[in-house]
Amino acid sequence: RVLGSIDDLPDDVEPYDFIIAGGGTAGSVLASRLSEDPKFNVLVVEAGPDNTNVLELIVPAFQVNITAQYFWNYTSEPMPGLNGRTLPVPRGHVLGGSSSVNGQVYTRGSTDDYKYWARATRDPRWEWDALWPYILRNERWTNPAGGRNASGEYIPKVHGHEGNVLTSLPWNGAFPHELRALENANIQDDEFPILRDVNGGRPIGLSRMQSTIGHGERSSAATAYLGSQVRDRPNLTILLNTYITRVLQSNPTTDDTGLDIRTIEVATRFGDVKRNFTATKELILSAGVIGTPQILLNSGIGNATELSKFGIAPVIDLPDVGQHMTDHVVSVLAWEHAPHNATPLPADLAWEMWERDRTGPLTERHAHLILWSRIPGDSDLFKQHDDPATGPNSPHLEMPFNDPTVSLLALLTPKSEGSVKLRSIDPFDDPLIDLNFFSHPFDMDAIKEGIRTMKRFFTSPAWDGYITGFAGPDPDALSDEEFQNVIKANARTFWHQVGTARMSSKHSAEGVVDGELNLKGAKELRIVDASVFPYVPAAHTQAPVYILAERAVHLIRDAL
Ligand SMILES: Cc1cc2nc3c(=O)[nH]c(=O)nc-3n(C[C@H](O)[C@H](O)[C@H](O)COP(=O)(O)OP(=O)(O)OC[C@H]3O[C@@H](n4cnc5c(N)ncnc54)[C@H](O)[C@@H]3O)c2cc1C
Repeated sequence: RVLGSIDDLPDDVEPYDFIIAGGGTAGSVLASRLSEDPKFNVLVVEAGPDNTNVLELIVPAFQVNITAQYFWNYTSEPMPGLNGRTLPVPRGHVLGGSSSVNGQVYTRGSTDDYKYWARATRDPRWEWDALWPYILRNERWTNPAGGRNASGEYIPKVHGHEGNVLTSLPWNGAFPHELRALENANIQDDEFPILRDVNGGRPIGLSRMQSTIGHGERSSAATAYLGSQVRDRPNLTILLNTYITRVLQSNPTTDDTGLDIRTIEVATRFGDVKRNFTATKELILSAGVIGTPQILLNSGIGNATELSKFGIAPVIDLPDVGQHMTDHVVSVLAWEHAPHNATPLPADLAWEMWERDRTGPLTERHAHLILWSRIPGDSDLFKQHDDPATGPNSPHLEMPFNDPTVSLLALLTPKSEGSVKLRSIDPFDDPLIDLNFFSHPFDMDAIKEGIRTMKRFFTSPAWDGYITGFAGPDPDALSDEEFQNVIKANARTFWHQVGTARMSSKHSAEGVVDGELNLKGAKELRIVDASVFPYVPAAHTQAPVYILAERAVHLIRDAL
């Protein structure tokens, strides 16, 4: 059942075996999977509203129209690396969390990204091969909207065909200017080969766009895991519009195995109706990369010295809470080009197509191709800096093929780290979010090399008669200072923050959770969301969250 308010929950609620704090991407997976077993009573608490019957959350292209009520509308701290600019930091504030509002790009990252998780935790069960069943379990590959034959554009065996989240290729093939990119990949096969499938573990080359879209609609964690049959389960309660302020000790500690933290304190948003719920088995924190550290810090779990300054009694001294946040910084480039041959369909016709049979341009959100690339190993960049890529299978750069007039270049392997800290002791106060872009010199130098890489891509004969020049910012035409100023003025986030409660090996003094996602110093409290990633993967981050959550379900079941 779905309850719109805490007032709808009777006082004599049955005890819950599992409580999931945050009904976002990971939280929806956990709620769905854990309530598959009717003997477990599951409560999921979500601050945002329901996702159903909201057109903007259903029509893929309407992502740009999603209104503020479905977002946490955070603003970052001013960043010296951006000449004092702040950036909006949106996160999903709705059932399904950020998967209900995101750009729907579906990429898993590289085998090396997961090898890095295994290294960080000293637990080989996080390696790509060991995760393979979980990688497939969340996905249900579908034909493109309208049923276009897309064979040859992907590798069927690397996809899940019986899972939950619907994925697909775009409803129509490449645009004329994108066909040139494919032709170019044949000419520059060494550096920019065609990548048959972005989700095969080595995402380097020119790939087709795969999206979490099925039958012309967005497939989010909420639609895929919390559909009507799951919502109707008598052993699942989904409590919406309810804000978690803190996690609390459930029992005084009687041994040295860790604090017994299974209780959440909740409130109506900005209201004073407060209640506590205690899980009999486990509490799982899935409030995301901002919400999770904020709840922990409000609860006295974090850097004890910092917390004491706010007058918050330290409960567990874990200095890494809220620290080591990594994200993909994006710079905006522009190429001069001849006009496109493709004329967009008029809006009313596009709507008619979508309404009639879920086809047409509204069934997709982005370009049809993405270029993933590595900065050459002999680049001067690596004479000055170690290579932060998680391994040779991880690209350093991503360039989605939107209109080349506004080309985005994302750095996938940043060295800069940001943080989430408390602003005040008021649990409703937005935390201080410091993305801290370009605080490490590698990132600016890597963007510079990345632009040179992209310039090489656009110099082949495949572009003759279309690309007529590079409009910059050009590191080879501007002074260092001029170049940096343009980048600092236009850089933005790719919305892929991770790492504020990162995983590490059980006995390491660093990190926030161990390889089984247990909060260090506590028992029966796990964290399952993007905050536990030790480093941002070379991917859009929702698929890694799904993989993490499916794996976590098994860790939780195995511990029973
Ligand atoms: C605008 C945008 C575009 C993106 N585009 C893409 C893309 O195209 N492809 C891709 O792969 N990734 C994309 N991402 C990133 C991806 O969606 C996220 O990394 C991923 O969904 C995070 O999952 P999560 O479970 O960690 O957190 P979330 O899905 O954000 O879930 C956290 C949940 O906890 C709830 N919550 C937080 N605090 C509290 C509290 N105190 N009390 C109660 N509930 C709380 C939130 O409301 C939310 O529902 C995008 C993200 C954004 C914001």
